[in-house]
Amino acid sequence: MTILDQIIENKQIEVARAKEKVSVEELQSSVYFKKETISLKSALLAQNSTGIISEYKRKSPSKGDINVGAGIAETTTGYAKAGAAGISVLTDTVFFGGFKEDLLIAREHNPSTPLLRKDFMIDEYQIYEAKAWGADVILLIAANLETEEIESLSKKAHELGLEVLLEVHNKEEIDKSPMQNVDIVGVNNRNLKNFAENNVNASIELFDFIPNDKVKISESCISHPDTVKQLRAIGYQGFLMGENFMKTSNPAKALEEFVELIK
Ligand SMILES: O=P(O)(O)OC[C@@H](O)[C@@H](O)c1c[nH]c2ccccc12
Repeated sequence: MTILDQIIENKQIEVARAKEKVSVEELQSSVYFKKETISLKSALLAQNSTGIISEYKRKSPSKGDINVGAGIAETTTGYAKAGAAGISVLTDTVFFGGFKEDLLIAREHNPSTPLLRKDFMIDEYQIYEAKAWGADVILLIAANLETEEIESLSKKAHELGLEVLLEVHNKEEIDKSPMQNVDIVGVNNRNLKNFAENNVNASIELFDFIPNDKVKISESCISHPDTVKQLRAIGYQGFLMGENFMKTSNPAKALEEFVELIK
């Protein structure tokens, strides 16, 4: 069983429990449900955008503890101030140490920065949650979804006014994915099935296979300013980075310094 299989198995149990506790109607009564979302796509396309989507991640199955001390409010407001085009907040608890409260706190403190709910989406119920918790964008991971699921989940996200980031790791995943309701396509340089990582080759190889009407971003394993410059030269307009900032004692400051180096 791959790590991704274990995560999904656990997620199915979590979602079933969550549905018993909180109804969709209750989620729909959240204040955020009526609010307009903020476009990550526009933020990435804006002139002078850093393109960086910085992530708040306490731990991961591949790296163990990364940072259990950094505060969510302080880190995310610092990220926004340092020039993040968007902020990614993990809400998976068991494997990544995140909580729904992290997203709620990030939203409360960052009213004008696009927020991505980073989780393993398998059910439209989670899209209602994302909206109710203040997210602007959801992640769909092609590696763990069937074609029909990508189609229905992305459609539901758009219905609720959320943008969709579709994550792919190989050409087959691009080919099987209905792109109609996808706004951003991210190539994950890390293979979620075995956590193998080998620099950013996946991003380099897959760029041309992603439809050109999508905003293209590169995800994971980026730590050097030259890598961002190299990926920008290919045409990538976004860079999802977590560990490189979170592993430091002051992630926002680390982003601020990094931004200077990619100007
Ligand atoms: O910490 P990194 O290597 O910079 O990676 C960030 C982000 O891309 C990574 O956390 C990620 C990419 N896709 C995911 C899916 C689920 C959980 C996490 C992820």
